[in-house]
Amino acid sequence: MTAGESHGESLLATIEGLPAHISVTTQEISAALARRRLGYGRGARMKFEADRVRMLAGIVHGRTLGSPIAIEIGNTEWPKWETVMSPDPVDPELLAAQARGAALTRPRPGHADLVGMQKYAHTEARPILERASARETAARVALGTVAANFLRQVLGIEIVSHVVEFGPIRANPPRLPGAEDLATIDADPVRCFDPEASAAMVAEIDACQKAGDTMGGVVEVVAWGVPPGLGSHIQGDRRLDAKLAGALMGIQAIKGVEIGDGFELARLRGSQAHDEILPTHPGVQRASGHAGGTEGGMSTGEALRVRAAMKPIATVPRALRTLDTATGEQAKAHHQRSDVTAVPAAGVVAEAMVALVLAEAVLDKFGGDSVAETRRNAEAYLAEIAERGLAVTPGR
Ligand SMILES: Cc1cc2nc3c(=O)[nH]c(=O)nc-3n(C[C@H](O)[C@H](O)[C@H](O)COP(=O)(O)O)c2cc1C
Ligand SMILES: C=C(O[C@@H]1CC(C(=O)O)=C[C@@H](OP(=O)(O)O)[C@H]1O)C(=O)O
Repeated sequence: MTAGESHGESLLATIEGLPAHISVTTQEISAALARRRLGYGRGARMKFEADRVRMLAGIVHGRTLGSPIAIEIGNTEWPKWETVMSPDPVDPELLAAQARGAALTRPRPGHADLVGMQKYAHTEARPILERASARETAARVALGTVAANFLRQVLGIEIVSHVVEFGPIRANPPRLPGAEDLATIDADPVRCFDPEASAAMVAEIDACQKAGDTMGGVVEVVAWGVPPGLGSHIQGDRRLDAKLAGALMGIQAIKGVEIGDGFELARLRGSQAHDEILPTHPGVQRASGHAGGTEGGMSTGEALRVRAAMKPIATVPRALRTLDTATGEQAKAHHQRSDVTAVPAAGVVAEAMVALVLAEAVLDKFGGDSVAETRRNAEAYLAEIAERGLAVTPGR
């Protein structure tokens, strides 16, 4: 659960149900939030605004207590917005005197502005865009950091994201990236694991910015070390792939999700599409990774691979046609500033969402009120699979 507005004093993030003894520090969460601000094509706001992390509950001396966790992400820009976003009523003259108080009555196509004004009975878009804004994803990344630490500490699970498409450009990475590649990916201006494609992507963003336009793209998240059997085939809403799709689609501007080769699988014959199962004496391995590490709504123990497609940023500088809700006349959508693209940031957010889904699935399967208890349960389960000669060695 998150709360908070884009230009509010703070974002708040809470999570309940994580066990005791997950180690996590303010510094780690701040570092994760800094990764989310990276990426070529982000707007000016990323440079002058800073996230101020405070762990408010559920964590003492760098370890979770097993109680609800609450994290605050203070916004250093708050003093500039204190009047416009004041929770208590303010003098209308003071409000009017602030340029930022100007009514936003020209809703942006592609953003939540118009439908939010209709649904929540507002005469301008400010009360909608404040919450629709993807600044909220900082709160998810904070919670995702705790979940990722839990997964690492319990099962050695590592989660990596990279940009695989940017507008018309496709990356051709040499292999699936692992945790050891994350520093290289983060150092790339567009978080791409293919230097040649990265250069083309940067040039494309430059061209797009020059043209007063915006861009989307596709990110891929890979999770290593996921045991077989998370999720279930027995009910639609217990399927791991369904949970992943829902969580990724819940990120602002994500319009498509693929598990493994996703839509491409629909174009292939079964003999080409499915991952053959090979004996490893003892154990099993899939000969390929088209399925993306799930079969029957359960993790297979192979690398988990999901993709999320982000639509172009809605605040297009070369503003699109809209209606001025104050006059009923045709107008140009409001635009002050925006990102040209935020696909690299969306990858970091997608990592967090995958971590949260996997943490829930791990606890669903193994339970445990402490990291050690969850680990013990997971190890006993994996040992039993190994005894039956069915341990998985990931193929790629
Ligand atoms: C990390 C990130 C940054 C974003 N930055 C902007 C932005 O600067 N301007 C904008 O109009 N939309 C931006 N968006 C997209 C909007 O939040 C999104 O288009 C809006 O919420 C409506 O999307 P929806 O139709 O998926 O709900 C961003 C999204 C993400 C994930
Ligand atoms: C602040 C963040 O992203 C913002 C997300 C966003 C949107 O409409 O989603 C619009 C932009 O804000 P503004 O309209 O005030 O320039 C982005 O900067 C962030 O990610 O921390």
